[in-house]
Amino acid sequence: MLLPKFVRMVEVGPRDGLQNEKSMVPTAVKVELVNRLSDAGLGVVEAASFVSPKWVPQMGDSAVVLAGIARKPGVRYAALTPNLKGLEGALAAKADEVAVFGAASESFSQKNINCSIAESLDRFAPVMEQAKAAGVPVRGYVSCVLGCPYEGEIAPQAVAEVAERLFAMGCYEISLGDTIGTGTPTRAQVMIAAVAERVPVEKIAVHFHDTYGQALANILAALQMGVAVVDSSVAGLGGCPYAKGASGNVASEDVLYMLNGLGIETGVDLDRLVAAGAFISDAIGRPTASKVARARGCA
Ligand SMILES: CC(C)(COP(=O)([O-])OP(=O)([O-])OC[C@H]1O[C@@H](n2cnc3c(N)ncnc32)[C@H](O)[C@@H]1OP(=O)([O-])[O-])[C@@H](O)C(=O)NCCC(=O)NCCSC(=O)C[C@@](C)(O)CC(=O)[O-]
Repeated sequence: MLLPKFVRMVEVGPRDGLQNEKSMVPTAVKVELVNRLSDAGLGVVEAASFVSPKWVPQMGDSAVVLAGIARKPGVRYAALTPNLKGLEGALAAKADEVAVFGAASESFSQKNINCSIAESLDRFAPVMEQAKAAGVPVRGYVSCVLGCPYEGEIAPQAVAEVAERLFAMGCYEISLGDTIGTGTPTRAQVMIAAVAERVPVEKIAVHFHDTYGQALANILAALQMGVAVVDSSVAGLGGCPYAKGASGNVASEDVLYMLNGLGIETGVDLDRLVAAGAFISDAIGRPTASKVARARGCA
């Protein structure tokens, strides 16, 4: 089995993980979480989201979070930016990188960002231009790559089309999101193969939610295809506000445990990561969704 020697883990817990939390998480807790995650050795922490606070109130303090964190040299603190207004906020708050987020499903695009796929790409174009002028790298997300809460299964070619457009616009990496976690390994490989015909595989990241318990298997299947960037969320926090039933992202602790077992380097310390997960689970008063954390005694 040919697997990458190093995997870059992209921690999305403070953003994807917390955006769906019903009760407002205090800003100080978010700041502490981000600091703990960077102390654990994660090189990219998605810490903020400059979206409409009417749509996602939980992310309304993103600028304050970015102002409050202890920036660790070498760590990139990332933020979502759906449009120019979002980019302006992210640049003012000194995000190290930003992300535009599109979808492979028309219905999801409408529900999530209030426009069609084509309109979203038009909106992203000036974001790309201005981010480039500011010297800030842009990541591109594609949601619903294996299923949509409104349309069901999504054709791999539809995913490849959007991924190619985002890459051609200048996104340095394309993260393929199984938003509702319905994917299984063979389907994931077929989808990744379709994308890899248009976007170099080293520019592809995977972003699995664990709704159906398939995330680790899907990640292993992606690693076998040459993918070496994996998004995850500490304590398995998460869910998308515009995808009913979407459970948390795959837990970072569980991904790291698997990667360690496969002999793949990440630079991330499992003990510290588990401690960060215990911290946030305690702070928001819900049990961790990480099996590794539970096996190590976390509630
Ligand atoms: C995209 C919009 C803004 C369009 O929303 P809209 O209503 O079509 O936008 P608009 O341009 O007509 O503006 C409406 C109001 O929002 C304000 N506004 C407009 N833009 C911003 C901004 N950037 N920051 C702050 N405020 C903003 C704007 O100023 C105005 O304010 P008003 O005049 O009514 O007071 C909206 O639909 C939105 O915010 N959606 C957020 C959706 C979201 O955050 N979803 C979760 C993240 S995606 C995800 O989780 C999936 C992912 C990435 O993890 C991968 C996966 O798992 O699939």
